[in-house]
Amino acid sequence: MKLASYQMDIIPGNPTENRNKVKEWAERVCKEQQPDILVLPEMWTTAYTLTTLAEVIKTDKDETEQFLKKLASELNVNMIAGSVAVKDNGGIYNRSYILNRDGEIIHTYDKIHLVPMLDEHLYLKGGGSSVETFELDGHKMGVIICYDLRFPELVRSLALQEAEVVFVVAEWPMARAGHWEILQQARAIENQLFVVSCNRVGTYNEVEFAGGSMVINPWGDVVHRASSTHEETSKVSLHLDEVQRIRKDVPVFSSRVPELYMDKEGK
Ligand SMILES: NC(=O)CCC(=O)C(=O)O
Repeated sequence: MKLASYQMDIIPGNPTENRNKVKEWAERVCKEQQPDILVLPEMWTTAYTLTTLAEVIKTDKDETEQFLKKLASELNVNMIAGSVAVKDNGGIYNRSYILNRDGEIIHTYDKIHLVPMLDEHLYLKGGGSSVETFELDGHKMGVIICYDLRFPELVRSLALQEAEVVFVVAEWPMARAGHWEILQQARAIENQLFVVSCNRVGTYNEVEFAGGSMVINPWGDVVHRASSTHEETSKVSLHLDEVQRIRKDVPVFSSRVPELYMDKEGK
């Protein structure tokens, strides 16, 4: 399975320009490489323009959805379309869209864990829907958004639903870059799956972002790490049969005793 992930800088508060940028990138990379899946970072239409978000995205949900559907179907490519701020049900959600090659939105995920350090809860609503996998080209996968990476139960839930790959779309800051790599390795090792992350680069509001988009295999090896400073396209092939091989060699899942350490409902 061939991936191309776009570690981009984001133009603050300008969905139209960011869509143009993504279109140009996607067309170029699909022509050069014919990937199976394109990956984008968190909040790629607006960046973290939280205080003006409500105004900036007033009419943006339909435009972004139509844009993504057209792009995926025209390029015949699956998309982990990062996340975008969308107005829905009277609130603003940080929503990830997954599209198949026919341009159909087959899955959405609203970021569950809002970031206290960014006062996200003042501007966004946390997702309340159940955590589920989706399937692309016959393989089960999951997506989480940035701060979600700190919550091992979330990725474990996706792994128990047989996810072979978990995508992390992010705007992770340089200030905590050390956590970024270790947390991804931990999630990959403990769940014996691929972790593929797409972070942004650049600076907004005096926050420098860490880049360093990664692919980590189910053994926990970093098989690809992008630069921490530049826009970059990560082009990587995943050999998904490694998941079952490693789960057989170190059979963590059959060693679990969840009734002894999960909560009283066994979750
Ligand atoms: N956009 C984010 O969720 C940032 C998360 C973060 O800064 C952290 O977990 O640390």
